[in-house]
Amino acid sequence: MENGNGHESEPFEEDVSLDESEATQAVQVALNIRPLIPLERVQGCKECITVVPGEPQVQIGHHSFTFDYVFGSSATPLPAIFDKCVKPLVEGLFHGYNATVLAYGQTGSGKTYTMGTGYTVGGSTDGVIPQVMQTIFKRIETLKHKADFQLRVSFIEILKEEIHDLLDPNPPSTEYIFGGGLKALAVGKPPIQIRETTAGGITLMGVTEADVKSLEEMAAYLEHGSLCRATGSTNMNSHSSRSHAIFTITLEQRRKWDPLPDGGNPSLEDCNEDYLCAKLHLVDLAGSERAKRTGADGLRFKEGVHINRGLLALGNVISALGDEKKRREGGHVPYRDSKLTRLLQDSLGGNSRTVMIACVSPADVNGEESINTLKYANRARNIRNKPTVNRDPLAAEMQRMRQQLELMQAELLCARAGGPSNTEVQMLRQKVAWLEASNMELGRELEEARDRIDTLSQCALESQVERDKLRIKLDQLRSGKTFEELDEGLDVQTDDLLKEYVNRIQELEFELQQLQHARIPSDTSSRPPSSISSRSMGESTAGPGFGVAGIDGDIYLRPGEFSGDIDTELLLKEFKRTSVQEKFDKELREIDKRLEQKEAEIKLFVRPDATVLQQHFEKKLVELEEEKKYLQKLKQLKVQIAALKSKQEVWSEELRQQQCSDGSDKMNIEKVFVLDDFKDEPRELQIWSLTTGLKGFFQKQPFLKLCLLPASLACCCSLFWLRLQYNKKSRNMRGPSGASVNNRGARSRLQPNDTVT
Ligand SMILES: Nc1ncnc2c1ncn2[C@@H]1O[C@H](COP(=O)(O)OP(=O)(O)OP(=O)(O)O)[C@@H](O)[C@H]1O
Repeated sequence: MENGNGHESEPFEEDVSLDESEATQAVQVALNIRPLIPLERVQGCKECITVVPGEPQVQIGHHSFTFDYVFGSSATPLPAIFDKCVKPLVEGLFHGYNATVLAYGQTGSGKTYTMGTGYTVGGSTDGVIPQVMQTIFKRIETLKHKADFQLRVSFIEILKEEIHDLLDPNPPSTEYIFGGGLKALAVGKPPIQIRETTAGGITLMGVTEADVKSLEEMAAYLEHGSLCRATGSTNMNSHSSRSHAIFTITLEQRRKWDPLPDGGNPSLEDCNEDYLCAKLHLVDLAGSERAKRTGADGLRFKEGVHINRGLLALGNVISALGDEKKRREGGHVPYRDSKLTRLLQDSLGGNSRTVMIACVSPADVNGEESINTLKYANRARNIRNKPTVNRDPLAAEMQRMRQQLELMQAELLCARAGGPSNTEVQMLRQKVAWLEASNMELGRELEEARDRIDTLSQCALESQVERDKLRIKLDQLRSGKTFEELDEGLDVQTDDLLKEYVNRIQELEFELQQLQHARIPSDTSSRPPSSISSRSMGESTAGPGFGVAGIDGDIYLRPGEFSGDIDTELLLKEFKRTSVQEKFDKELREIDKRLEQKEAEIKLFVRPDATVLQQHFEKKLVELEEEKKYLQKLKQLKVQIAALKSKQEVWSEELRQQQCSDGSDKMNIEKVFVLDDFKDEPRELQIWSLTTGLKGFFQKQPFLKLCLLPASLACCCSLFWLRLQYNKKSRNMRGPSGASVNNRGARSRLQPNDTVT
């Protein structure tokens, strides 16, 4: 089905455009401006209503009115009135919403024409009602596989405050009365009465509701009622309606349920809306008229008075409903002032969706009447209705009972199974879900804690190994080993050994804890509370006999404390276990003690270690400086020694030649005393320097020592020999007085025949 947005929705499905959550919905007002009719043209009437282009707004004189829609004249063509204004209401009908289309206006303004109330079979179908009928049947045709539809129509008129059933197959006979008009002669059937249902709805008691199966049937009823409607000729309309006519279409629909594949029934949720009933009121009001213009007199005049009275009552209701202040204050709405307003109670301010079509003549002669109509219609825009879905009360009750039945069946099943009720099951399920979530969270936290413990244990183990390595180093240093030896000694095997050692300690501690835990129950069962522990006092009460004091200060039973019902065997076992534990404890205490000592020693060692190293390296530095000096000295000496060696060889050769040639002492002596090249130093110092330098050098350079030692020895020997020769020469050169001469003097005084041996 097509909604206002051009979208078709299925019946029983929620229609967004007709959302029940919308608390209120204003009465929609459409203005229909018919064209000038031939009579008006003949009279030379001019159009006095101007439509504002593109706006649902009209101007007449200096008055301006805005509506929801404007049709006719230069505005939207009239045929669009159905699609724009009425079709959404027909759609709502299939969703259970009541609707009302109300045509209001001056006599001869085109109400009947617009509504199509004067429909005749085969005639024009441009009116609203014929289009409604066509639309309904088209829609039913497309939906008949989903629901069963039932249509009923009723057609009444309110003539001079009397309700006439236009579809009554046995209408009351009428007789012409003097003065004009027809008088109804009631035969049998009681008059139609307006009743209000418990739900606040308005119904007509005794009205004919004709079931219709087809469009033709409905059209026939419409035609029949139209023909029965009271009409008359006035100066303004040759075929003027003298009554308010209401054509009502009632649509009932019951959803068809396809059998489920498993043969089961549809769920309760699906059955929520299996029945809907809605009514569409199509109202063609009698036109307001002025007797002066209509020329009505007699019966027509009386009709006109009633018509105007009814319309006045309607105007009052509209005014009351349109006044927001009165509405909020819950002010009185004079529905009961006329049958028309009473019948339209649902349509105006009720649960219906209502569209008012205000019909006006554009002729300037009708300007004043048109302004009144526009004012009237404009007030109706302020009316707010509360559309609601109409469900059959019986069906709703059945629905409620069906739900209750299902609930009770479920509870019965639970009761038979001995289980809790549905509510309890729900609560338990929620609790289980919460507990499961909580359990998962705790499990995750436990895993994280375990990981942390593993990491910390590993760190503790490595720390202990490191500490023990240091202790071992300390022991070895104390035993006289060097740092290099320590580094070589602590290999991987030592690490493993240390790890085993630490692990063993941990195992012992664990066993100790287990023994302590295992001991507590027997202790508490066999001892009075006052004698359980003296741990806090930190004292041991070991004594003779069976009485044993634990290393942690726990006191155990003594023989004198045995109670008569305590098994001796148990006590012996206890004693044995305690002894073992004591042994472990002692072992542990010794280990701890040793560890503490080692730690203290490490602290003592580690602190001065930097000072020792500093001293060590300073000493090394001094030694290296000395070595540097020795090496520089040695370099000089090497040069000198090389020079001496070469000279020595020359001199030796010369001396040998002199010895051979008898006497060349003078020359030899001169050559010998060339040794005075290092004459500036005292002889002892020269020798000391030489020997010390060589000694130091060769100490540092053992390889060179091997190479240069023979040369050095040879050099020293040469020097020594030269020295002896020099002394000998000196003694020979000394006079009888024994006075010594210096080297230079001696050289000058040497005789050529002197020899040096
Ligand atoms: N849209 C229109 N186009 C052409 N002619 C129209 C149109 N509307 C109305 N008319 C003509 O105007 C005349 C009066 O119309 P109609 O009978 O529908 O008026 P009315 O409001 O019902 O009058 P009343 O209240 O007296 O019954 C008719 O002859 C009708 O054919």
